[in-house]
Amino acid sequence: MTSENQEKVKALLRDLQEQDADAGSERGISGEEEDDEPDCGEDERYWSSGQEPSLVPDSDPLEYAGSAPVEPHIPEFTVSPFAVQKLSRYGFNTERCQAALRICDGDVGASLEHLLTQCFSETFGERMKVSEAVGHISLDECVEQRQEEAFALKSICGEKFIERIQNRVWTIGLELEYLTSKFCKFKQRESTKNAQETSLETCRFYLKGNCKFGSKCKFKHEVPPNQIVGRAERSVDDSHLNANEDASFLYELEIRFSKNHKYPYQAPLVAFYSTNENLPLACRLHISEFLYGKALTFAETSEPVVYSLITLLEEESEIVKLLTNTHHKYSGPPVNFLPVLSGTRINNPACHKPVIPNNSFVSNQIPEVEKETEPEEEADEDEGPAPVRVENESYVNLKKKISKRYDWQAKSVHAENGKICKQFQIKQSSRQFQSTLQERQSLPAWEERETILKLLSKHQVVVISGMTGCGKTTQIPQFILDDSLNGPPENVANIICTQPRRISAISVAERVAKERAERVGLTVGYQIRLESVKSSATRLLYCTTGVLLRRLEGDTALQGVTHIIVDEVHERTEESDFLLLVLKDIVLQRPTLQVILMSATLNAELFSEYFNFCPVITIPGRTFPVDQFFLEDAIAVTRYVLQDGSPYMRSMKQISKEKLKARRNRTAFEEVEEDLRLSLHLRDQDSVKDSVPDQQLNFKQLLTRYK
Ligand SMILES: Nc1ncnc2c1ncn2[C@@H]1O[C@H](COP(=O)(O)OP(=O)(O)OP(=O)(O)O)[C@@H](O)[C@H]1O
Repeated sequence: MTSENQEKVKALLRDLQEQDADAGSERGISGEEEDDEPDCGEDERYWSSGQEPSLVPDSDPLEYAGSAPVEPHIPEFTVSPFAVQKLSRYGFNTERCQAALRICDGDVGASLEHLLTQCFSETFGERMKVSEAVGHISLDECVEQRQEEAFALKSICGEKFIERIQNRVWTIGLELEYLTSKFCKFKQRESTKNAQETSLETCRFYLKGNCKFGSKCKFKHEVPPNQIVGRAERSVDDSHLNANEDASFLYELEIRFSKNHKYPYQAPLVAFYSTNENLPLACRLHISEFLYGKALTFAETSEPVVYSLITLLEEESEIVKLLTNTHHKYSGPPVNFLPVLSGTRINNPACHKPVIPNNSFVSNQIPEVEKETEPEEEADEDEGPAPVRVENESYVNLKKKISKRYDWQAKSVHAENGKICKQFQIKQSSRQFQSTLQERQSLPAWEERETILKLLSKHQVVVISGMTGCGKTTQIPQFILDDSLNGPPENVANIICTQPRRISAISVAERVAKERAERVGLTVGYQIRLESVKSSATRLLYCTTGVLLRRLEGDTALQGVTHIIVDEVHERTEESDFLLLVLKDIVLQRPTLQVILMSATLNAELFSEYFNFCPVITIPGRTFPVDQFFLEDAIAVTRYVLQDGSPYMRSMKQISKEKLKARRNRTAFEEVEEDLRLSLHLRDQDSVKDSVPDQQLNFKQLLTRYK
């Protein structure tokens, strides 16, 4: 945001505050204002937490928080309604938002991170812990990679991607039409209902939020209780504040990195933010949780987290499933939540900045500032009933939850497989598919299709060798996939085919997708570092060897994968050799995993030997009839004769040597024939000088003179 715009925003906020100060006493509720999070500045310091919201954009955040008090008296801490509303748009219950804001001293960003960490740790528990290996990665390396990714995202998403705080907060605007249409019907119904129910005495402009008459208005300035219900727990209609929201995004994906965060090796905090008031709060949190779970997996498998999350959010089928559950612990009021007494604001300067754990995993989720209040609460014990602390779920429960989650995932994969099989049956009869099929059938690999499938049904590891261009890379994975798609949905293959180079992974995926008459990213996708074009429907993934190795670090058994195809093994790169070493172990652990090694004819036996003399299939290359043409013949056809003294003439010495050599092997008849042939090309040559006697002329010259 430019400084000019900042000034405008500040002026607008001041105006709104003044209006609310006038109207506040009449309404009996605190004026609720809303503004977008500032684009720049150190975190959300624009969100003042004082009783009277005041703008302190230029002051030190610590200063405004009270470390160097401007006023000698620190007023009683009350949370800003803006901040509460902002947080509630992520799906959190207002009471929880208020409590978090008190704990974090009114800092919206820190409160959000606190709430998210608390919420996610209940579902993901141990998975949120940073592994030792990641802990040793240098921060500079992470920051560098993050900057590279930010740059890439900027070029992919354009203005939708905003780096709100450098290396700390990224937001990506989303156009999720399916969500808007799903929840706008509800909105229309509700607004019609509300219109009917609105008493005539209630000021319509007040309900819209822009009554110019304020306290002098002759209509009632009260929100009817029936209008509050079902409006995402908001105490006042603030649609007037959303006047410009049509222009901005209704949905945002927010990515937050804590200080010293090890992204891309560690999953960032992920939040789904929406200004669509009809989208239930619980759904927002379910979406955030789902995305965070995926982020954990992507970070483990070194997939580009942010890009993959954007792709996931655009997948209607994935997200719609989450909308059925309209209950979430954190979108509801806290049960036995620790009462945060007014005046428990911590005035210790050292504690003013909320301590957000670096590891994103906190066992009991009480930040240090909150822990320090414990003695105070203990002291109060005698005076009232002791608050019951909500314990986190046991590890056993957590495990049960995770296994349920896997069951759910397995079910969704099964459902997806059914869809893919059906689509494949339909697609097979399409003209485009049929025309490419003919082309594919002309490749030598096609002739070995049955043999390959038969061998794969009997052996876990197979080596396939063939000349370049015979169709190994493009056809063999398709043979396996097509064969499985013709069977039951539970047997649909999930193939990973490694490529030694990024460019080949992309181009082969694009080619195969084209052959299957679909766009890349559906059944066929690719993944390279920082770029992934795939979806939940992807069953054939071309990736670089490095990407697979990275995945193996977190997923040693390659769960869900049925076939690993290692292409161009004969190149013997360090990565592919290492992959073979790892695969040799995995095939023992996972007898259902099939490994196919593809190589040029070179060294095929060597790989077979390495995998206990597994079978080798050799695909013959294509042969074409060859005609030989020599340069001399081509020159003769053109009838071009070199001029005497041309720099392109072969030296006489060389000619005579060659001639002598050739003549030694020729018969007299051949010599005459040769001379006659050459003489035909001398037609256009200059005539032989008359002054030269016949004795000095050779046969050709004599022919020229007397022809
Ligand atoms: N991107 C592409 N565009 C057009 N045709 C392609 C493309 N990729 C492959 N082909 C066609 O498909 C045929 C098979 O290619 P494929 O890459 O499967 O062969 P290969 O045996 O794996 O060769 P190599 O070992 O060199 O990778 C090629 O002969 C070529 O005609």
